[in-house]
Amino acid sequence: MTDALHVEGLTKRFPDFTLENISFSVPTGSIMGLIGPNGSGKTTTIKLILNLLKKQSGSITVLGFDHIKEEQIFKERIGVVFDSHFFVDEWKMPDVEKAMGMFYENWDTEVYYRYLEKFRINREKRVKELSKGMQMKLMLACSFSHRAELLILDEPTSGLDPVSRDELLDILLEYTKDKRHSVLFSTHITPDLNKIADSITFINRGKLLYSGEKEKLTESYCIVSGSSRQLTPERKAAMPNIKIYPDSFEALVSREELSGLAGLQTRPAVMDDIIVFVSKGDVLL
Ligand SMILES: Nc1ncnc2c1ncn2[C@@H]1O[C@H](COP(=O)(O)OP(=O)(O)OP(=O)(O)O)[C@@H](O)[C@H]1O
Repeated sequence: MTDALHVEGLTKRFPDFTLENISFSVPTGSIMGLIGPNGSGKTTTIKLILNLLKKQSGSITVLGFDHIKEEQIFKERIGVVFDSHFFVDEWKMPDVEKAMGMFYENWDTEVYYRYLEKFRINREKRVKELSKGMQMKLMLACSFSHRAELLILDEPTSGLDPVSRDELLDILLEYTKDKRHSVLFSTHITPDLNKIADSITFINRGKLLYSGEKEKLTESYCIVSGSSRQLTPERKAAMPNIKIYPDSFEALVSREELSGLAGLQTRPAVMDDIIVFVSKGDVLL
């Protein structure tokens, strides 16, 4: 089956930052989390996919369409949600409907109002009167109303309270349940990944550190800890992702390397461990 999104060797140079040779694929019917610390290149990657920025090199296909040559076609078939809305503040819900309906050939007014009802959005309200969570849902309602097959979301949950966040994640899970719809979403929030992501693409300082199944990432690593006395120079050299405290240390270690570290305490790594350790160390996984 065609991947919903395929990015190959993507490179973009800014004066002070380079996104370097990024490759990943979002399989159709799945949810991928795009993660990385502030300034790692997540938004740049999304803007390049959407052809809002010009890449230096690489290739991108969205739903099988070249993202530049066939931009019009793929944009009809995807939904985009940024962390702030793109509507006019004064618009009421029918104004949003009219504007979006003109933009998309596939637009279905009935579906739009059905989603407003489902999301409990009062059609008489103005965009500016909606809470951030409601504005997010309005953007999703618009995506669903033109039957988007792929959603690309840039930090959709960042300004939301826990209830709205949870609702949004449930909507995305429901959306991909039929295995025909796919999602790429960037986030800092690891519980969101744990809840809905099938796969992860992890970027740090413009470099790709990992792209693949979520479980494989966490299962491949563990946290090793011990006292300062146990941190011999050989052990220290074997553990590049390490945090040293006054009397102890903790390190992120791949399971394959564990055999050389007998006698130390170990526990399974969770997503937060991996993000924090690797972001500091910049060691390729
Ligand atoms: N138009 C631009 N011109 C020059 N530099 C830019 C431009 N857009 C982004 N950058 C730089 O690219 C780097 C990556 O930024 P980007 O917004 O992609 O990171 P991010 O991972 O989305 O961060 P955050 O999590 O904080 O949103 C930053 O150093 C930023 O200053």
